[in-house]
Amino acid sequence: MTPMNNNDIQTALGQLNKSSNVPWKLVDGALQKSFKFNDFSEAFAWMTQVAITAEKMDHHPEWFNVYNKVDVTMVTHDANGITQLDFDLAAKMDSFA
Ligand SMILES: C[C@H](O)[C@H](O)[C@H]1CNC2=NC(N)=NC(=O)C2=N1
Repeated sequence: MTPMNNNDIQTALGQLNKSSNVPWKLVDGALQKSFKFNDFSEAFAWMTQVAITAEKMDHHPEWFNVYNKVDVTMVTHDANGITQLDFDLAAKMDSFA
């Protein structure tokens, strides 16, 4: 899988962020977003949905959960950069939240 160039990343980021109130950001060459839920149960239910999708895609998030908050980092280590897979999974995460 080939990494996207910066131009394509900016375009895809704009597209992705059209449909969400909290924007994904480009931080240190990765997509990052912090998701907030009402409580741990809702956060973990969302993580479960994402985990099933991630497994199907064979593309997995780096994430850090404390109570109702999940900090997500998406990058494709295999490609040494951001790929379409990162944007695909990011869009799924938004749709489940
Ligand atoms: C061996 C396995 O297919 C690879 O390690 C896959 C799995 N999931 C992955 N997920 C993400 N986010 N980046 C990767 O580079 C990646 N590589």
